[in-house]
Order: sequence, then structure tokens, then C-alpha cells
Amino acid sequence: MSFSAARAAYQRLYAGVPSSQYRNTGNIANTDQSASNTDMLLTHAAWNVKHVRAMEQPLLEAGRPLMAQAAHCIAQSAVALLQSRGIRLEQARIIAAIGGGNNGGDGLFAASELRTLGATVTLVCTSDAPHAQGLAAAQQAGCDCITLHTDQDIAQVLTTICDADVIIDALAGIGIKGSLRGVTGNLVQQLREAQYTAQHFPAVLAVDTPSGVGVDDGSCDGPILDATLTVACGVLKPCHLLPPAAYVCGDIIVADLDFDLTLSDPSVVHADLVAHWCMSPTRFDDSKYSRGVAGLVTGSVAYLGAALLSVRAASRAGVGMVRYCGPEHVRAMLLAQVPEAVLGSGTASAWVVGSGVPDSRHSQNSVGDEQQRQAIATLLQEYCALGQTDHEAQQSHTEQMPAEQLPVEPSYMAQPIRPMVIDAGALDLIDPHTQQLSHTIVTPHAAECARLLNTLQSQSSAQLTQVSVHDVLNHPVASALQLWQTTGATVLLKGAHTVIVGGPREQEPTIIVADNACSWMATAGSGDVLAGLTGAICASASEWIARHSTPEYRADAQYAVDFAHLMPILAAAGAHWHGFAGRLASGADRSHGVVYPPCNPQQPQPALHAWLRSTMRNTGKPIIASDIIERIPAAMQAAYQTA
Ligand SMILES: NC(=O)C1=CN([C@@H]2O[C@H](COP(=O)(O)OP(=O)(O)OC[C@H]3O[C@@H](n4cnc5c(N)ncnc54)[C@H](OP(=O)(O)O)[C@@H]3O)[C@@H](O)[C@H]2O)[C@@H](O)CC1
Ligand SMILES: Nc1ncnc2c1ncn2[C@@H]1O[C@H](COP(=O)(O)OP(=O)(O)O)[C@@H](O)[C@H]1O
Repeated sequence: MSFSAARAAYQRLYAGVPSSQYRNTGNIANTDQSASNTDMLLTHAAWNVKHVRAMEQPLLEAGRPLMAQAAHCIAQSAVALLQSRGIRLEQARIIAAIGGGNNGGDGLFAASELRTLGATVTLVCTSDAPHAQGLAAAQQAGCDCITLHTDQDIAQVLTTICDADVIIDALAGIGIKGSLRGVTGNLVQQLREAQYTAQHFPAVLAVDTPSGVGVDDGSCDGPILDATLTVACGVLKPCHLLPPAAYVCGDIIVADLDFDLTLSDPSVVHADLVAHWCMSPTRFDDSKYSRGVAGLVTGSVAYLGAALLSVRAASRAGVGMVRYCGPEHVRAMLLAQVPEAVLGSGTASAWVVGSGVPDSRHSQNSVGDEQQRQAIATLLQEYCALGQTDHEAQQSHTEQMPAEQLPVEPSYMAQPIRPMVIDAGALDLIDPHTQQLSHTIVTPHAAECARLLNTLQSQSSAQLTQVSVHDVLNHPVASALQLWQTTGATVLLKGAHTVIVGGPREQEPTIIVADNACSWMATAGSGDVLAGLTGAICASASEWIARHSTPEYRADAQYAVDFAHLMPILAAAGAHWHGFAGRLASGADRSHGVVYPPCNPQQPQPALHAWLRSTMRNTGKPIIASDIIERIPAAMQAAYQTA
């Protein structure tokens, strides 16, 4: 129930009153059951298999023909796909690849409808016992049927399949166990090779999920066909949003089967659903302090630019002031380019540390590098000491440090909570044994995540299994979950799709995906911009909350827990608006993974073929990290209009 908890926490924090005075509004779907909210949930939230089964159950018991309804949406989507490619139905050659479960059943009923509409449809079954009624309907409609048992059988049909216009992939859906095996696995493996090498390959329409993906965790461990379009039955599943599975879903349409979305919280949500929660309202009587101060300990002798990029990003993101703490000559350069920045130690509403600071492996032991690393270590210690109840511990930490090394005034950090974004070279300064990181966001890319997991594991007594970059890329959610469990920090794992995992460790994690970036954003310095922007969002939020909450609430233990729930939302806002700003700068459309408005089988079809025809997408133009910064204000403006 992480999203209900996160939403309730967000509402309490923004209302500024203790939990005892706040009425819990419950499940996020419960809060607003309007049609537009339902559509928003259907296109931006995903439920685990066990929840999907629980949602289907009451409808099946009530005799609702879910399979027929799903099959109708699938058939109509196939028609739209053909239409968008200029292929007339009577000329269309469709292959329906059918497995032995209900997913195959969906495919068979869809095949029957398409055959009735005039298409030539061949069933390629990998099971001797496909869905009986579905098979009867498809054969009665006039579909040919081939059943595969051996590799030779596969070889005989491969050319026919590859020559078709559309493959309907109905081999396995949410009932899959492990990666595809047997004749199904071999068939998909060979088709996959053809998909990569053949000059012509059919469009692929996946039924519910591309067969072979890990439905709940988005893993892609075996052979899987890249779908052009996936028709999700009832609701989105995590694999539709989570990388790497999301990369093979193509575009997505949800067949709206009237599931009761209030039965359980979603397991994963899209950042778009939550990013605007923490856009702090602007007020006519704002001062530069009330809008928040973002403090940055970034950049170094080796990476001067990172200081500039992170500071410029933060100062474009709506805070009242940006404070920079760093080596002397970085400050000089910074001031020349960002005269608005305030230099030197002092207070901040949130901190960004580590971007452009060398980690222990790359530090040249120069005075500047050491000063930066020491300042960050001090800040982390200071931050964590304040998480302790023992006031003595707090005192001793600050007293040990020479005043000029303290980038923050200690008294100001105690109350209220000051979040921290820990990036790049600061990641190896984390000590999860002594540090309570529940109000921090760590921002590794895959390589940093693997390194950090290995370092943290080697420090613990847990069994040592080396994590590779490949492991993280293939299992980003599992990796982020592990890092969250080890550190308690919200994990923002960067990539083409950025995965965020966070919330209080004692509770179910909040899992969010930000997928609106474009690949032109894979450019040096883009991560520094993200860190600065995220830090600024944290600064405005923490300042707003601090100023609008009652002292009783801030003294209440619930306040810290609520804040921990807010951290993944703040991280999601950073990643979401970073992606948005980058896409604005590049002009790129979403290349794939567009989730279309839901298709309700009882209502007129949306103009899906028109949507699909617009797949002539603008790939955008190359950008540099500075271009992302320039577009942050426009992205923020959109955020405030949504909020
Ligand atoms: N309930 C409803 O009314 C509705 C359900 N809906 C639809 O039902 C789907 C779920 O159906 P489901 O539960 O039958 O499971 P499903 O995805 O077909 O998988 C089981 C099949 O896959 C096979 N298989 C498994 N693992 C495998 C592997 N590693 N490698 C190879 N094969 C493997 C397994 O083979 P077996 O293990 O039995 O040999 C069996 O044949 C759902 O995704 C949606 O499309 C919609 O119509 C809406 C209404
Ligand atoms: N293929 C991609 N598509 C979209 N965004 C990407 C892609 N690859 C990387 N990014 C984004 O670019 C940024 C790169 O961050 P990072 O690797 O830390 O760069 P740097 O250290 O140079 O600043 C991250 O926000 C990441 O999510």
C-alpha cells in the first residue's frame, strides 16, 4: 500500500498538521473516481499479477466475458495497426502465435474476429491443448492451424511467419513462469533473430505482455519479440512501465475491462502521476528564503563544469537562492557565469553533493578534491548525526570539524528536515552502518549502482556475489530495491528510463518510473543538471513544508516518516522534469512506449489508427546538457499548470 501511504504523507505534509488531525483519504484511486482520473490511472499506473488476478475475480464471478472483450480490443488494435500501414484487411496476412493458456485464448478469439473481417489468419500453436472454445471459434471462422512440436516444424513455418504483415504474440502473458522454454522459446528465439536481421519483418502485436518478459519486475531474461504495439488486458502491469521490458512493449493500449482500481494500490506508477504533488505553491508574499535555498557541494579541480551545470540547473528551478560551496578557483569561474549564486558556507533548505567530485578511485589527492570530499563527508556526518536522538553525538560531530570545513550551519539543520541529493563522487562516502539516509536521494547510473552495491555488500557480513553493470541494466528494479534496502535512501537509478525506489524501509517500497527523456539526453553533464534540478525541487518543497507545518507536527515522529514517503516523489519530480526539459530542448517525440487512451470494448473505438499513423515521430536534434537547463523554466511552468 505504498502509494496510499505516500499520498497520505504528502497531504499531511502540505496541510502542515499532525496525523491525528488529518483525515486519511485512502487508496489513491479512491480519492478521485472521475472518468479522467480513471483514464489517468489506466495509462500511468501498473498492478502486480496477484492484484490483477484479484481484480479479475469478481468480474469473472459476475459472468463478465472478459476474454471476449479483451479479444475484441486486440482485433480492433490489429485492424488499426494494418490501417496505419496502409494494408487493407482483405489483403492482410496475419499469424497468431498461440500458447496453451488464456493468453492464447485471447489470441484465438481475436484471430476469429479478424478472419471474419476478411483477413487471412494462420494459427501457429505451440501447445497441443490451446484454449478449446477459442480454437473452435477460430477454426470455424476459417483460420488455418499449424501445431509446432520440433525445431523442424519451426523451420518449416519460419518463412511464412516472417512474410506476414502482423504477428499476434499470444504465447504467454501474466501466467508465465521463468523465461520462455521448449518449442515456444525456440520459436521466439528464431523469430527474434529474423527480427534483427531480415529486411522485412511483420509488425508484432503483443497480447497483454510481450511473451517472455518478467511481468512483475520488468526483466527480460530469455528470448522475447520486440512488439510494435502491446494491448494490455484490464490494466497495465509493471513490465509495461519498467525497463528493460518496457523497451520491448512498443506502444501500449489498455483494454479497459472495468476493473475496480480501488481494490489495491498500484505496484508501480509513472512519474507523471505524482511529479506535480510536490510543486510548492508560489505565494505573492514569497521571499528568496521562503522559496528555498539550494546548497551545492559540487565540482572540483578535475570537473569544473559539473559545478557550473548543477548550480545553473538549480538556479533555473524556482528556488529563492543557490549557495555554492567549493574550491576557490571553481567559485571564481562560477561567479563569472552565474553571478546570482551565493558563495561560501551557510544554511540551505536542501543539499546537492558529489556531482563532478572525484570518487576515491579518481581523486588526485589535490587540495581542492580533498576539500570537497571532506566537506561532503562532514555534511553527511552532520546530517546523520542529526538523525540520531542523542544530542551529544550531534555536538561531538560538529565540534570536531574546523569551522571553515563545515558547509552548513549545524543549528539550522536540526529542525526541520533538510533533504540531500547524493550524486556521483559522493556515493562512495556513504556508510549505511552509521548513516540514516531516509531523507536523501542517491542518484547512481548503472555502473555506479553496481559499484555501490559491491562496496556495501563487502562491508556487510552478507554473502558476496559480485554485481555487474549488466546485472543492473537487466534488473534495474531489483538493483534499486537492494540499494534502497541497504541504505534507506531513495534510489534514483538513471538510464533511458529512470527507476525510483524509496519510502520508509519498514514499509512497502514506492516504485516510480520516469520515462519521458529522449536519448539525446545521454550526454555528458546531463546527470549534473539532474542533480541540481532535483536538489532545487527538494529545497523548495522542504522550505515550504517547514514554514507551513505546525511545531507539534514537526515534533511528531510521524513527520520524519512522512518526509521519507515524500522523498521518492521529489526524486520522481526531478527525473520527470529533467526528461521533459530535455525533450523540449531536443524537440524529440516519445520514440516508443506511448500509452494511448484506454480502449473500452463497449464504447466506440478511439482513433487508434490515427495515433499509430503518427508514428512518423520526430527524433529531435542533438543537445548538450546546457540546453536542458535552458528549458527547465518551461518544464516547471508546465508543472505548475498541472499542479
Ligand atoms: N482470466 C481472465 O479471464 C482473463 C485473462 N486474460 C488473459 O489471460 C492471460 C493469463 O492467462 P493464464 O493465467 O492462463 O496464463 P498465460 O499467460 O496464458 O500463461 C500460461 C501459458 O503459458 C505457458 N508457459 C508458462 N510459462 C512458460 C514458459 N516459461 N515458457 C513457455 N511457456 C510457458 C503455460 O504452459 P504450461 O506451463 O502449462 O506448459 C501456459 O500454456 C493474461 O495474460 C491475459 O492475456 C484476458 O483474457 C482478460 C481476462
Ligand atoms: N538513452 C537515454 N535516454 C534518455 N535519457 C538518458 C539515456 N541515457 C542516459 N540518460 C539520462 O542522462 C543522464 C546521464 O547522467 P550521468 O550518466 O550521471 O551523466 P553525467 O555524469 O555526465 O552528468 C541521466 O539523467 C540519464 O537518465
